[in-house]
Amino acid sequence: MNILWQNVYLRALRPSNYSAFRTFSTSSRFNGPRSLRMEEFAPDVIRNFSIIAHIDHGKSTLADRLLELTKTIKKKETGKNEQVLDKLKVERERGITVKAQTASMVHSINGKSHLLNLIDTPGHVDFAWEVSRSLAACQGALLLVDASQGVQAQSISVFHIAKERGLTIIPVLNKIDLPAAQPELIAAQMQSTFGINPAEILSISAKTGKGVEAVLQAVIDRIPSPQSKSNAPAKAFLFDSLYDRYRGVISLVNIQDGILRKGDKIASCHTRKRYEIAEIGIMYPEEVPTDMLCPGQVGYIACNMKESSEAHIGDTLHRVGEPVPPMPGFKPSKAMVYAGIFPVDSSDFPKLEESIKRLTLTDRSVTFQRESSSALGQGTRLGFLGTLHMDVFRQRLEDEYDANIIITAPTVPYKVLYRDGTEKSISNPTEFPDMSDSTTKVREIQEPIVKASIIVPEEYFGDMMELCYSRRAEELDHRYLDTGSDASSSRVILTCVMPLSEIVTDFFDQLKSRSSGFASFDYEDAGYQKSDLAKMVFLLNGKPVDALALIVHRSAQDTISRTWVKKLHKVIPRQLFEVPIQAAIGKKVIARETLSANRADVTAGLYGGHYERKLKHLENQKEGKKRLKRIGTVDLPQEAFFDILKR
Ligand SMILES: Nc1nc2c(ncn2[C@@H]2O[C@H](COP(=O)(O)OP(=O)(O)OP(=O)(O)O)[C@@H](O)[C@H]2O)c(=O)[nH]1
Repeated sequence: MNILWQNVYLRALRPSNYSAFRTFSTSSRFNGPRSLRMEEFAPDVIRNFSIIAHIDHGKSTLADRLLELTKTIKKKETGKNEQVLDKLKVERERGITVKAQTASMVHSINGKSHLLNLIDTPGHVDFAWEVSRSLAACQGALLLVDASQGVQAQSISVFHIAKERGLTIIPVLNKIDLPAAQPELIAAQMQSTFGINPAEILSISAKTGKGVEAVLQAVIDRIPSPQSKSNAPAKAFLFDSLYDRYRGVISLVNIQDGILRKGDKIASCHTRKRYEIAEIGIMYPEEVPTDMLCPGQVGYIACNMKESSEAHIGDTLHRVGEPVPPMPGFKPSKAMVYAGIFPVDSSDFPKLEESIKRLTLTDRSVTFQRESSSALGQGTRLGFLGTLHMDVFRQRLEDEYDANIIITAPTVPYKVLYRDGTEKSISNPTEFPDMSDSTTKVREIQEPIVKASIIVPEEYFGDMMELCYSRRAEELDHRYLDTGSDASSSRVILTCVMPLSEIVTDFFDQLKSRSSGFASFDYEDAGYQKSDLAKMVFLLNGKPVDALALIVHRSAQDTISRTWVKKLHKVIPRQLFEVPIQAAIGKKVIARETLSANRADVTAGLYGGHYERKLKHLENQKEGKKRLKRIGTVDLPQEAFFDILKR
């Protein structure tokens, strides 16, 4: 077995990649290992770059074309759009990039070989953290804009992340093959939005390959090479990590200075732990071991790290005995949305917990802790970057680990400020204090807010304003992005401040449906603000169901309570007794529905005469119902939870 295939084989055994591998291996598009002498690539022939864009503007397609042009992978045989860097099954199914991938390629121009290190980035608003992490290892970025859709919300946010990092930006207009492409108009838009000189914009079709050669040329001509020194002590920047069941944690690094070789003893500036490099290599695009990594290069290191927490994103690694000052760290990811995950069958909890632990090893931005619910038993509470992230994680659990789970309604992290000056962050509605209690020690509750921007054709502007107002938006402002000939071609950028909790429900769906799919949306953290919130609990037959508790804004409590009790009424099967379904805030019930009893026909089979006998049976049944009602708890089947909690 050659080394590459041995690697691929090991990856195949890795549960987190198992299903991904199955789709992966059928393509057999890798050209196999080339023997690369890393020392031949001095910093001046290295380019570290990223592709940044709004979701679906074609990053992964362009990445594939670049890998094909440089013969890193074989050209695809059929017309099928099969992306190499989008490896996870969920990414293939949904057509989105979730996890940034790294790939190195070699390209010769005028007889000179260049080592190009590409870091593919996700485009969805939830994954901005992955984007800025990827950019930390780059000197330049290709800013890709769809020539038919134009500048969108994430085009702007990723542009700013790249600009702040001082990266050289190469503007690229993609999808010029589309009949709806408007290259001149979009180029003008890029000029007015980003201050980009239209003469610098490359026009390409990542799908057909048209113009892609010029992109490679521009990467080499315009992006500066890394300023790395070979004679300085070795210093590596850890920007991502993977997990391999056999080799442990694999760190992706960018060598800032010096050289690292297999067998070198290294230490982490962050944890101070020491390791020996067992394997070193580059992503080509699969892991290909090399003898060393030289200054400016990007690759991986396997050094027997057991726990993923040891590979601290933003850490600096150095050779033992040659300490270096650590590079400026990296802002840790912040969970924006929390949800409880429970097994459908409570005896599956140990298996579920193990699966979640494994999955979090490949997705470092998920936070995790145990939680238990009287309705759903033992489970976990997880923190995600956003609701799409949560959805993707759930799908990966189901696809890759066969997990059968119930996920609770998402909640954002609230802050409780106490009279004694202390504060607490809560991410679980069950921990929410009862504000109606007069002895409360709570001074105020604060909720997270975000600065949102929406880009939309002018004709939908009114609908968007309405949507924002209905979600408690404040500080609404707008400006024109460009002025087209009619309301469908001139676009407006609308900005506002709104509570994060308002966008974790069905905001995206509403945004898309009210704008016929034309609106794009982005948001950034804007801190916390005081808010009038309350915990809403749902009672079935007088008993609260903890897993259904919600934190709501007082202004929406009536609508929410009515919708939810109706929803519950619809999905809870009728019992042998009457069941009140109530929504309450504190001790006050604010909405109620009654589920009528399912009257079993106890007189069936009693034909003719004997009226008293019939009556006796009915009386007995009434007694039985009373007992049941008194002692019985409502049997809420798992499917009912599914129905209630799916949005
Ligand atoms: N017609 C046309 N379609 C393209 C072109 N480039 C990409 N596409 C299509 O656009 C869709 C999105 O492309 P991707 O490469 O997956 O986009 P992405 O930016 O990687 O998307 P995310 O990873 O989700 O951010 C796919 O259906 C591609 O086939 C192009 O040049 N022309």
